[in-house]
Amino acid sequence: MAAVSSQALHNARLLSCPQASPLLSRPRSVEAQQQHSRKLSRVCVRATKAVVSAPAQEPAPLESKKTYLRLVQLTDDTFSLRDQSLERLKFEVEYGLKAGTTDNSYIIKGQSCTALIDVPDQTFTKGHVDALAQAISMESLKYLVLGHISPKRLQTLIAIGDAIPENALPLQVYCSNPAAVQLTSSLPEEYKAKVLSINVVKSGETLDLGNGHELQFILTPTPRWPDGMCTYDPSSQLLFTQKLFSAHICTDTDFDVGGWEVFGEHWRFFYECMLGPVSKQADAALRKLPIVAQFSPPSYAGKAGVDVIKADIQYVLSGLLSPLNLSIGASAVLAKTTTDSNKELVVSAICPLHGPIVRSSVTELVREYRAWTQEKIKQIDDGLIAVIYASAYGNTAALAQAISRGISKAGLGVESLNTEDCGIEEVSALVRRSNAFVIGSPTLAGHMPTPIQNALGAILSDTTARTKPCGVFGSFGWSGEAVDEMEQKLKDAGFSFAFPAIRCKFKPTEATLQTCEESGTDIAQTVKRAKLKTKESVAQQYVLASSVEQAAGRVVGALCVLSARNGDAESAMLASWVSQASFLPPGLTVAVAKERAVESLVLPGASFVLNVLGQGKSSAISRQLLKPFKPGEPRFGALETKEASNGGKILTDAIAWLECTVQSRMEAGDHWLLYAVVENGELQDAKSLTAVHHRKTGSRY
Ligand SMILES: Cc1cc2nc3c(=O)[nH]c(=O)nc-3n(C[C@H](O)[C@H](O)[C@H](O)COP(=O)(O)O)c2cc1C
Repeated sequence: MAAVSSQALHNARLLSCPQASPLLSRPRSVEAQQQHSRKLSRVCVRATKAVVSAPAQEPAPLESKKTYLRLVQLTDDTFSLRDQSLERLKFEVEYGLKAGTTDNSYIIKGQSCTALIDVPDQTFTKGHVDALAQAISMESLKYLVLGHISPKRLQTLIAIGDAIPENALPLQVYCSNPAAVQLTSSLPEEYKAKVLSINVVKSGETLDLGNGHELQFILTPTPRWPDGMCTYDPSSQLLFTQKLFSAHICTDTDFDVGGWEVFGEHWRFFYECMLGPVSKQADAALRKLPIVAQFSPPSYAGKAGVDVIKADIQYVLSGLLSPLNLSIGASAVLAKTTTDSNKELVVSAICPLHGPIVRSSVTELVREYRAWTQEKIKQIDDGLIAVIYASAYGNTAALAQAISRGISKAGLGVESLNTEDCGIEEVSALVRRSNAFVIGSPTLAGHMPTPIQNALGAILSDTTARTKPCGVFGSFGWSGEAVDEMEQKLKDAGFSFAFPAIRCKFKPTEATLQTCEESGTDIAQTVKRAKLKTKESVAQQYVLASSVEQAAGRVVGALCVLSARNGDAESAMLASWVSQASFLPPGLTVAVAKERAVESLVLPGASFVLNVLGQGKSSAISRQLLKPFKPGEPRFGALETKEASNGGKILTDAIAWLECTVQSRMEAGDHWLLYAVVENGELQDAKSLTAVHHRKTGSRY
């Protein structure tokens, strides 16, 4: 492998606009980057004026954050600084399980130098830099490896640079080209000149820290993180994977103790939100990471509760009894073999940007990642929807992510394209092979940024695209012209919209994300309907239902209305697959189709109200709940309701209501099966019997 050439990008002439987005063009070289910078500086000057006259400010963070920090020793000379927040940092869709988050960075001590891998979000800046200065001598900090950088992390990077004594500078940064472009266009001029020396790396290049730490870089770009880069240290066999294998969860343990039982749902949720919609790029990244676990992981098969912990203890002991003692690293001989063969990455632990350091579940997690990715790629056969966007600060990207999740929930394939990172040929090719598309843009200086203008131009000039359903969305600050422009141009060209335009002021709220998810599901259903048989053939299905299907249809549950609220997002659905499941505590199960809007409001830990409908009193309520709703439209219309203490709605005409908390959910084919504990309830009508929904076949409601 070749050593990295120390190409000093900071020599490039750069604009000095710390707030400017580096993302809205696609420089591939220093020359292209300079050109881009000149263009962007013009945008920046105009925008600065606009900002000054802006009537609205970006809202303050919405939730208080209980944060703390842990320093964890991984090997003799590798540590993790884990910034933790008990509360989620943002409303973005991937924080939906509300289990807090961690931002991990890693310290490797080499021969008379120290390298830091990744920097945390600005929420953690102060505590992080103080802790770093206590953990290492800042003079020794020579290298900063960035597997990912975003505007929200720049503040921490600047503070780290400020904490290094002047005589020890500049800090050598190793990152991908998109990360270098972002750094050079976003950091203040004097900072770049004095503090940083940026080295752009390619896959396979290495950085030798001494003491056996010869870091290998592997580029793993995706549309959401075009700068994605993993780093492998053969001497410790630690693989630093930035967003890959991450989960937003904050626990007392730093490792994946408890394995799949504890973290499985969180890994899966993060994957579904962030990598499922970019399955092709996720697949390409996984192929570059032929991970093999160093130790055989403990088997959790058939184990629960205390047995899982026992399996972990056994596993940890096996590590302790190895010649490596406390270190989870491995012998240099094995590492050499790995490097030489270049076939396998023998990994003692996966060190992600968020969530636990994965030690006992390496094999399982990698296997599941591969399986989920293949499943997502297969979904494309049933229909593909393109999600095309640009986003300077991540707000429009967060909307795109939520729309993608809605599409994925409905069982269709999604391909996301970040226009900052691709040419119009890629946009055209993707739209051509898609059944529908959505396009999203922020408003910058009164317009769509150039990459989106180009992408839209390519779509408008493709006459075959006009038959495809579409949707537009975008974040703005005060005037929001971009969404109007996209909508108008598509309308004028005769395109039809699968959902109303989504306009979001600055950061999305819970309700906006809910609207996005529902819009994603709506456009997927439009595609599915177009592919489906005619009404006659649906009717025929009833007639042709097999005896088995008819038999299954004879199973009935209570007819209920489930209502849930999460912040400013609320939804409801008619539920007939409801059954009592436990006496003590009183518990019940509800099956929720994966594509239901309410699905994202009933994740484990969430609460809901179950309204039990009465015989002879259910038809008006059922009619209201079964009508088609626009994304985000209130579900109850004119029905009389009152608010329950958990935020759900109680129907005045229900014969009983129950306040429930979701304990767990199980994947059951095309539904999620919720197990919920009843916390409170009331019988409103003692005389009526429970309504049930009789069906002709078990293959539909
Ligand atoms: C340089 C700059 C120019 C902007 N110009 C406008 C504008 O003309 N009109 C507007 O409504 N918002 C404007 N905004 C606000 C952005 O649209 C808003 O921050 C939005 O959330 C960005 O979305 P993104 O995170 O997807 O990039 C501007 C912001 C910046 C930084």
